[in-house]
Amino acid sequence: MSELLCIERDAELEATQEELDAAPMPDTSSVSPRSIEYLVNHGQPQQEQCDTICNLHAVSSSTGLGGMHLVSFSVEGGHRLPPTTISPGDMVCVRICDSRGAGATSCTQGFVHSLCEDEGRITVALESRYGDPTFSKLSCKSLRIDRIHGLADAITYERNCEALMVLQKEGLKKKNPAAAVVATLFEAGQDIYWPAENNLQNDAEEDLGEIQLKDFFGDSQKRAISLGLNRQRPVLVIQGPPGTGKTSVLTELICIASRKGERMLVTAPSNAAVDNMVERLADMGLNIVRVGNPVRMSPAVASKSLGSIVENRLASFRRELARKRDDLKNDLRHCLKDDSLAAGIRQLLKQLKKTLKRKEEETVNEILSNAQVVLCTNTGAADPLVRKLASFDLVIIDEAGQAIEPSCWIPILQGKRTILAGDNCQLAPVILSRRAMEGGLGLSLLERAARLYAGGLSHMLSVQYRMNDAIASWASKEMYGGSLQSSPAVASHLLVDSPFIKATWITQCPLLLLDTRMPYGSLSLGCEEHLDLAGTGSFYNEGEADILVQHVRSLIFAGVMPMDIAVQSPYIAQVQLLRERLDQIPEAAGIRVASVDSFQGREADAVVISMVRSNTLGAVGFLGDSRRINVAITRARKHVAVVCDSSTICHNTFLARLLKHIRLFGRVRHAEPGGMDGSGLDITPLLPLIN
Ligand SMILES: Nc1ncnc2c1ncn2[C@@H]1O[C@H](COP(=O)(O)OP(=O)(O)OP(=O)(O)O)[C@@H](O)[C@H]1O
Repeated sequence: MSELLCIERDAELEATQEELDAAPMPDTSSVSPRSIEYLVNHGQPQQEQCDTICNLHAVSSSTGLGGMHLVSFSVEGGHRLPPTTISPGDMVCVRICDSRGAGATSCTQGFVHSLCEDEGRITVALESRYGDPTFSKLSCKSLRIDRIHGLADAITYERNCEALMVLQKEGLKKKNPAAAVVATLFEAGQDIYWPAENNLQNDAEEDLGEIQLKDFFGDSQKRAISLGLNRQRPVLVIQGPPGTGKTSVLTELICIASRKGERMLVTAPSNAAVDNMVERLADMGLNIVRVGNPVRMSPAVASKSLGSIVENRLASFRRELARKRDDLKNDLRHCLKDDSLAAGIRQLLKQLKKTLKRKEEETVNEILSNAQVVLCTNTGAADPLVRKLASFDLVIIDEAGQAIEPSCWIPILQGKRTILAGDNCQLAPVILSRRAMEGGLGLSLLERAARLYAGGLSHMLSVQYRMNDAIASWASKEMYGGSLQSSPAVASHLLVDSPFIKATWITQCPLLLLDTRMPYGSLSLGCEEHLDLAGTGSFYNEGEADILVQHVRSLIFAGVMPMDIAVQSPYIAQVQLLRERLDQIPEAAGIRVASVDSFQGREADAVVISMVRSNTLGAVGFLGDSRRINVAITRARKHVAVVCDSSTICHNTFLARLLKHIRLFGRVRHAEPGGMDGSGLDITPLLPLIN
């Protein structure tokens, strides 16, 4: 597997280099219209990711916390930043190149510190020490910034390889806390000498004694919690389609396990998924600590971050130390330069620094050792601060279907038991190399473990508590072989059920297709796809954006709260356009606008999706990825509206079946972009009720 990691890393580095060499960015002032073939050929997944920003120049440099070398870049000509998936915390390469983005000559690695779209500015913390002449090397040059994908990031790659080495050398040794987990996951149960603890067939639930599981949970969820609490069971896999309560089950399990005195390490492949879990645990009264780079965390979880807890604990100590330091510096000013007293004061100043450092280390150690739950990403678990802690009683990996196996071994090797939770039919790990994929790197540990012992390690949740059944039945049929059932509590819930929401045909409609293709075959005016001119390879569609905004206005007008609405598109250029349009509507403040990938794990009452693609060749790009569309549709609780050109979308059979399902179980409207007064689209807020 180390070899596969190496192949994948090389493929990623090569892909980045190829993009640099072969895809010069167009000069926006001289863009000629693209042929449809060009649009189709450039609609490939990697180019649709918006991982690059061109035409930048360095504008300032400063020193940030901990001596970070921060360099700010602006888009030439004072333009706004183009749509991008690059976000704070991402590893990036800053390259010097020509004005078309090609011919990179040198490269400096760093991570994004901040992005200010309005000011057209991106600030990068460069991996250079204070005083390096990096800024002067970059100034007056045309620059581009490329995001470095997971494995190509050297630290991630090394951490994954290191975990595999430890697994190979120490995996089955008795001193390894995770030996039973390793034995189980490699089916080595018969060869090792503690069969009692490693009873692979142990399907027993934990006797919970006094503890009562909340009535809120269904029987299958309760069983998952009890199985997860069984200390004799080295591995449990909790699988479940969207909305079946995997994250809710894990949250309850963590609460009970910590009441029973267990220490846990909880991880996920992405920062967004870890933060989702932190948010759910935040109000449970547990002692939890989020470890990781603060710029990669959502502001909502900042108070639980290690850095912020340490700051709070040390605030008065720091103040006291600062006062002492100021006094000493004051005394120093009154001494002669070579005075022996001055030397003594300098010595004391040095000692103060050391004292602070020692105190910081002690505090970090104390906080982490006393934490009931430590949360971080899979690779974040390789942080020496986490690794030097005593082994955990339980390791839990959420969204495990999205992680490559090596990254899961980083946390797993630090605990006595492991729970993997996720869904193989939602987003998968991103693997660029075909060889690595064929070699098995694309197979997540979740998927592999679920197949072991004839499925004996796995517990399946199959009742969903999120979606109206018209939405869930599509996912059930298409992705889960018809096995997903809807809880009666949600099966027929609609937007209109809320007492504050008016009864319109939209609020009574769980599934809606807003089709930009007219019944007689022509496309609504302005609803063609366009390749993003910023050269990111992403697509946008202004007509669809207009229609989507009109629909959102109708929802708000009917009384749906903006925070209960989520707007999604698989294309980041469209996400950017939609953000701009919705920003202009004060009543829409609070609506979540996100790419499909970044919304996995979340939910909203009403979801509106813009599919974007509209071309005569029927090219659908990465819309054809059934897992991505599964995630997009299943975020909705009561209402999904899909805005698309049915003629293009139907070229893909999977998408064609989705539209057919909407036709059968929802409603179809032919839609045209119009003014904000809702002209073309027949959805004014005062529409009659449906019978
Ligand atoms: N037993 C239950 N009764 C009622 N509501 C529930 C129950 N279990 C979960 N829910 C609710 O169902 C919704 C989905 O739960 P959750 O997010 O935990 O599912 P999930 O399996 O993690 O979903 P996804 O895989 O799509 O992220 C949440 O609103 C949650 O509060």
